[in-house]
Amino acid sequence: MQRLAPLMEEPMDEQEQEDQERGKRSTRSKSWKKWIKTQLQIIVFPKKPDMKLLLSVMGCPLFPVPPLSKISLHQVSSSAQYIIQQFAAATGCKKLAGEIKNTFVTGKITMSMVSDVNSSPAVGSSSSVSHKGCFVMWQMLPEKWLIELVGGGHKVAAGSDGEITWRYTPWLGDHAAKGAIRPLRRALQGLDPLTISSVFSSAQFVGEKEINGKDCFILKLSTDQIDLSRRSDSTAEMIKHVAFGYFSQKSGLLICLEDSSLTRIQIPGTVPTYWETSMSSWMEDYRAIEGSEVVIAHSGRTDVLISRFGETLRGGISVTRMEERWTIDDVVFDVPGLSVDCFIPPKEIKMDFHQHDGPPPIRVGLTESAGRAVFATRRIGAGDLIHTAKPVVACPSLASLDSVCYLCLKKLMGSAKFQDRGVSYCSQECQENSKGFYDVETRADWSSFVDYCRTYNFKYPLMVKRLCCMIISGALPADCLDILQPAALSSAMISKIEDGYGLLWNAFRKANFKDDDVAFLTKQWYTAILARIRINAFRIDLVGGSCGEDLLSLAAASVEGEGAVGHAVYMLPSFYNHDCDPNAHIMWLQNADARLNTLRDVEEGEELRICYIDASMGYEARQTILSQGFGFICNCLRCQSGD
Ligand SMILES: C[S@@+](CC[C@H](N)C(=O)[O-])C[C@H]1O[C@@H](n2cnc3c(N)ncnc32)[C@H](O)[C@@H]1O
Repeated sequence: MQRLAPLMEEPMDEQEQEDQERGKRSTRSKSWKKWIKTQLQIIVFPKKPDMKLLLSVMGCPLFPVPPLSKISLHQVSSSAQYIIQQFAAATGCKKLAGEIKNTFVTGKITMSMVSDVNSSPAVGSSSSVSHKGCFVMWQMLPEKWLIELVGGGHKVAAGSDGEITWRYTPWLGDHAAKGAIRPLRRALQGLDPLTISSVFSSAQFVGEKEINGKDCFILKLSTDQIDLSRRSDSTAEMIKHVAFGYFSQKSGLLICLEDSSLTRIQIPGTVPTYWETSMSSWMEDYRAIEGSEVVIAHSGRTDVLISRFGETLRGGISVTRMEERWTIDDVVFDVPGLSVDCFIPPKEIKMDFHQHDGPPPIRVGLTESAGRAVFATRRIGAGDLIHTAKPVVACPSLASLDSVCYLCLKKLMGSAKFQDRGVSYCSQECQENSKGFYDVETRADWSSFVDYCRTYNFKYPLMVKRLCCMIISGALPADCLDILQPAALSSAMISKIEDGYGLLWNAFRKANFKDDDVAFLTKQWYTAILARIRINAFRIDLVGGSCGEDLLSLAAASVEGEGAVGHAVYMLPSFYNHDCDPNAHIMWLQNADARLNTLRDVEEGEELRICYIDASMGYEARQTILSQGFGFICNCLRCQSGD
């Protein structure tokens, strides 16, 4: 898949080659490559687990509402338009309207998690380690834009061609944003006065407030109900997303920008949790861009507060705080050669967008006799892709350790290997994304634990070991699999499981991990995780898309399947029930990323089911495996008919 030329880290040889192959895009990449080289030589890129969270939340967020397609900076028929007129005059952006075609911006950032969540954001806060980074941004007005941002050794990107807004993170890949085409929040942070004017001229004037000693007018914007529902799906409902702009009464400038969203997450059969994300930015150092009269904020600070609450959170409200400081280095108008081609989204996103035009056509609901299930929300044609899924955790089998990527389980074809402390990866990206948990893993001696897995031919304890390392590294929360259905375990199984727990616990203890880091690892937690993995893990056979096979793991089978490169647990695919005559199918082409396809036409409202076992087996054999291995009596039509 063709992605944006990513923001690079040294060495660059391979990327440079790619850029050359990309022809047009190479000029663009080279200009900022040079900039990064000269400006950021001081930045080292240690990979920190919290950096993923920082970049996911603060890297490229979108503003809650789209800009007006056409604005007149001369029209004054509301208080908001009056305030925006003052702002346009103060920034000198009226002169830009209709005059400039594009803008190029470079800047630097410093991001950090804030340890004291109660300190006042306006005053500043005590933060943990800071991560430095930089970004480049292109805009072609009004709604084409592109940003590439690197920090802590990770790069993220986002863009919009006016039709699709998309985002790229190394951990989620490329994906399209839901809802209306919205501007990048960064542009609103005092950086792009035209977009600020366009967005806020439809706002509501809601009063006045003093911000940092300056009297300000407050303008409010809210995402409308239609867009909120377009940004929701069957499990995550966006309840509100509002923004406030604080414009100085004296200078006319935008001093502070706040936005806050509330999302309700509920998997059928569980109680809901709520996530509230509030971002506040303070703009500083307003001055004219070099060689122009247009005034922009050249630096500022953004504070983010994420609160999670609901009945499932035993410990009450969980709060995470992070902050970013940014500076703008360069703003250039009308960069020659910047064409609309530069804003074309990655090919796969474009294809998916035109094929499906929105979120996957499924919802998770309750059935009468098989718990939760996945239902089609519209008619889906035979053979169509329903959705793809990335694993929550994937782990190679012991037999495949030398032949597949240690992270994504892609087969290693000899040459393309990236090696790190005894394991191999298919790409530098996989190596980088594994660093967090692998740093944890390599601190301990796993020989006894691995011997135990080998002796009993167990594969799931290896997944739990990886999960533990991911949790300790901060990549996953300890309750990440809690919503999945657990298997009922016999007492004989529990005693075997406890042997494994003892060995795992000892490995961490001997490696002197801090008590706090491994506090989650109780015998109860370990047993509960294995009970969930047992029902929900998929055995991964990379068959290059041979759709005829039944690829769902024999999740409960104790014997390693021949040809399996490893096992993985997913979120959405775990809600698919089994059918001995399924209408859907899960498969893996090259790595642990799963693809769910229909096997025949599926009508709106129909339950989508996959086959957990080899459907060619006879009735008795199927019943035995399903009841002994998976613990249920199959209620599918084929079984009911005795076939
Ligand atoms: C991977 S989970 C599927 C999602 C599950 N229904 C839930 O609520 O999380 C597998 C479990 O779903 C139920 N199930 C799946 N297919 C079934 C079927 N054909 N008949 C009865 N129960 C089924 C069983 O309880 C099984 O252990």
